[in-house]
Amino acid sequence: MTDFIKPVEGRAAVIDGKAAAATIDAAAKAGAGELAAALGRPPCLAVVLVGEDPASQVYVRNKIKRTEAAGMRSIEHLEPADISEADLVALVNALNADDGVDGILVQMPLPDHIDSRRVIDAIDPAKDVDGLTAESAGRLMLGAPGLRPCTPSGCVWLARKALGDLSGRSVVVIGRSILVGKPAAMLFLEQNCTVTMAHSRTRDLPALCAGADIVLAAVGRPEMVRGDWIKPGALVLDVGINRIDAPEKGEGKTRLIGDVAYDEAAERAAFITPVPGGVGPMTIAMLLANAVRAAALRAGLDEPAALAAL
Ligand SMILES: Nc1nc(=O)c2c([nH]1)NC[C@@H]1CN(c3ccc(C(=O)N[C@@H](CCC(=O)O)C(=O)O)cc3)C=[N+]21
Repeated sequence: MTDFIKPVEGRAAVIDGKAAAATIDAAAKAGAGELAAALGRPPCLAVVLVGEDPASQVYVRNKIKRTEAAGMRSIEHLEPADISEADLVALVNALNADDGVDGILVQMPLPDHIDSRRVIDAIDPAKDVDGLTAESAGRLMLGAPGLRPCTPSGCVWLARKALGDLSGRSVVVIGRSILVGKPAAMLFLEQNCTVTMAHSRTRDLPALCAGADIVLAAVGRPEMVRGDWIKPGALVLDVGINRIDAPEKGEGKTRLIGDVAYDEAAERAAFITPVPGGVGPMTIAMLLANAVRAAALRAGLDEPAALAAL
């Protein structure tokens, strides 16, 4: 079950997020098959992308590929960067009203002239596969059932596989975004962890991390978390996806690095997620799982067994 955790001699074991995600994709596929039989159609995930940011286009393309590979229907709406807020909300409302759509994801960030909160909160909470609406966030806060944000769910899932029961573990979450930091803190709290939320105003972050069994970095600053911050034996979850120039690969080439100085941290941690190939692939896996869950819930059916067993 945990064959995606690869031991490395004298260093942290590497958590292979791509391999872990394949397990979840397979469960989503099994669930999607069950639902397709019950509903007479496969679950359907709609993605809305505004503008032509190349990195966003890559994520959306990956999502489409994995959605279809899991036996689901994928719908894309590619909208121009100058679309009005009203038109975008109208599109979301049309997807809400479409009974053939089970999940809606509006890719962030949106252009500056659009109030993203207004667009997100237009999404029917029953179709909120990103878990970003006020309704979903409130449900998470309350510990009530609901769709949970994908990246933090992926992190907690990996942490449970690496460490088992998380009760009493100390977690430092670095970053307080709506997409990752805040929901990650709530999800670890739900696992009975002792959670500290750190951010740009936190004093002496290295000392804070030194006591943490789990460090989750989600700030978007390349290699900000250094190896000597990490408690020996800790679990390091690197959510950062930073694209930097890589002239060594050739002119104009780039590569991805995380928010953690990987080689340093791997010297002390017991487990670490790499970038790429760590938390990123898990995000899409959890999105697929949420799309299947949303389809089941909307149809008044139980969560498919394959997903419940995850
Ligand atoms: N409403 C919304 N929900 C999101 O979940 C959301 C979003 N907006 N906006 C953008 C960020 C970013 N994000 C990623 C998902 C997967 C990878 C991923 O699979 N990365 C691969 C590498 C991909 C590559 O090579 O470019 C990896 O880390 O191995 C990365 C980034 C989801 N986001």
